[in-house]
Amino acid sequence: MTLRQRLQLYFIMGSDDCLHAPEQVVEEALAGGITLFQFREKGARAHSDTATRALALELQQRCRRHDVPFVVNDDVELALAIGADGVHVGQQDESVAAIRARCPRNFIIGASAISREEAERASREGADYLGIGPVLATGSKADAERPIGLQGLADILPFTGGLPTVAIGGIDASCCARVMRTGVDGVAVISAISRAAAPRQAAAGLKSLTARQPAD
Ligand SMILES: Cc1ncc(COP(=O)(O)OP(=O)(O)O)c(N)n1
Ligand SMILES: Cc1ncsc1CCOP(=O)(O)O
Ligand SMILES: [Mg+2]
Repeated sequence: MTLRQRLQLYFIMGSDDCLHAPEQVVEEALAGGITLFQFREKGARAHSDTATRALALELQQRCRRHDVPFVVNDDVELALAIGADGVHVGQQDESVAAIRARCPRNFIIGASAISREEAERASREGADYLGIGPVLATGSKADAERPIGLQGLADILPFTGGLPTVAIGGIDASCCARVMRTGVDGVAVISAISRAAAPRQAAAGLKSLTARQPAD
């Protein structure tokens, strides 16, 4: 599967995001068909460093069993130490160019963009994919910028240098099809799965809403 295909249903999660045990939520999300996972241990109830590493290893093993790549948010050292498949960084994090210079060749580097300029820079610096947003209002990121809306998302897409893209922020089953119609390769979600009463069914529902038809 290509990275573009891997972005179809990108689940992001840390212990603070979950209604149930993180291991259980990830297991259900994997069973529901997520195609990429990002470990994002942030927020008031985030684990200590030692517990974070232990949880990362546990979740990584589960992802491996389902052949789903495991990406670490922000923490390049942790990603390299545990042999993660990649890292996702934003504008406040280590630059894509600096990470590229010290990471294995096939290491996935994802970058956030909320504007045409940020998308162009990330592409120039060698990012492998872009996470664009927040598209809609989100309760999962305390320091989120103002949402750009579906039109804002569509306006950025011509300036991504052909990189694979995923939309993020406030996406759930009610808007997923509209988001996909902008032309992104997939959606990245936290709460639509992590806070669902039934994460497996939530993931499966999003998976079918993000599936490309042959004519698309
Ligand atoms: C796929 C994806 N896109 C965007 C983000 C946001 O990254 P960032 O702006 O660095 O914010 P934090 O997630 O670190 O709070 C993401 N994590 N994943
Ligand atoms: C990490 C991140 N970056 C932009 S919005 C966001 C949070 C997305 O979470 P949710 O899918 O619950 O809105
Ligand atoms: Mg970040």
